[in-house]
Amino acid sequence: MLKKPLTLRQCELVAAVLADVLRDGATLDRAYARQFSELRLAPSEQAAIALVTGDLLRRLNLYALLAGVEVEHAGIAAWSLLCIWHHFYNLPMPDCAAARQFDKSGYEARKQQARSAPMVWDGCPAWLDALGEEQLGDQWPAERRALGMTPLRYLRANTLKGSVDQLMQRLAAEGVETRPVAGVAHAVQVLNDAALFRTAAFQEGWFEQQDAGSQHIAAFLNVEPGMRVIDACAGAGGKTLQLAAAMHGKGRLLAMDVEEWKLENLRQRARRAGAHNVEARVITSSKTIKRLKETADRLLLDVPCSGLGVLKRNPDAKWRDTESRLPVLMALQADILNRYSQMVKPGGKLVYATCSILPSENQDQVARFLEQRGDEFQLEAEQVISPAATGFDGFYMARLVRRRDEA
Ligand SMILES: C[S@@+](CC[C@H](N)C(=O)[O-])C[C@H]1O[C@@H](n2cnc3c(N)ncnc32)[C@H](O)[C@@H]1O
Repeated sequence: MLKKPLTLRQCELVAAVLADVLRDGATLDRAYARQFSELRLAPSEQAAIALVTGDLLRRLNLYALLAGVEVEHAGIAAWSLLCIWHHFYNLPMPDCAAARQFDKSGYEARKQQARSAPMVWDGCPAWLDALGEEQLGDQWPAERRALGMTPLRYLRANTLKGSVDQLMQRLAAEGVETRPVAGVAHAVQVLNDAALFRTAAFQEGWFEQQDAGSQHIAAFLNVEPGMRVIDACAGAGGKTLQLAAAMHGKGRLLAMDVEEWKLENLRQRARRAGAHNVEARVITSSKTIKRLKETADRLLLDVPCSGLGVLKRNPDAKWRDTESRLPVLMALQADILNRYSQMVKPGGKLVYATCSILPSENQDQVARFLEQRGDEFQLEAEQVISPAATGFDGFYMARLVRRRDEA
């Protein structure tokens, strides 16, 4: 937590980001890029702004209640939220007009009210609380609490460039303090407010920023050097690059997506990472998939999902989304699993993965697929990464083996 209040300038930046997100509907990433791209903030300053903005968005309904404003109006009440945030953490108020007008009467009563409503205390909107309760039952309160916490910073060492130890030494020389993460082979946790993307280690492709829980997914695919591997929902390539490293750059790794701009980003990242066995190909129609029938030893389907496992990192989503998106996403997930699975060779394997913790997007999808295609595919293993149990973001992965044709 902060040791001193934000400066006026820092408060202005937080208010500008909140207005972009809550009033104008921008994603948090886009709002940061828009507000910070022209500034060269010190790492500690950037970290303080991100900490406050992130926490305000993670528990927006709590701070809105304490400030006596409606969540719907939070985008134009950023200064009240900032004042209440400082008061809540027993920090002196920032030196601003809103602080001078700040009325503490009723604060304690409102805090009691919030304390007795766990959904509000944990920063969860009503639609999400109902969904979590319905799908996760007794497990939901712990997950809800975990999803309201500040995420830690993790990197993945790119073993095409060097080992975890070598990366940690390089980063230490550039002022970045790190430590290894137990149980996640190539993950390191960043311990200080370093400007990671300005380091030579980053520019030279020695690491990518990636949650430690997320690093389990590509590892779950069990790729080997020389294989033919397809990452069919590759996006900007977070997992593609990890697969390339696990393949020691040997074999063929085809990264596909329906969005060409994401693949362009992936190509740049692959160049920086020295991942020379990656080919990026846009999916223009079902023919793109059919042409690859039975060509893959391994297939990763990191499908579009609600993202409810990564709300710590993307807290803006829960104030923009509603449960109405879920059926649309589930239909798309089922379609991708059904059609894209044809790319796996007999004897090959696929991993279906999401960054959601909802069974309807995870276990239920896989069970339904196996009900229909159980004569072709068999479940080999599945794993849930629980934010409550691990402190990481939340994920699901299932590994299916394509049965060999009977002679
Ligand atoms: C969860 S994201 C992938 C994240 C990525 N694997 C990573 O590690 O950074 C899902 C991706 O699926 C893509 N997508 C959406 N519909 C698709 C489809 N029908 N076929 C393939 N990809 C699709 C989206 O553009 C998005 O990039």
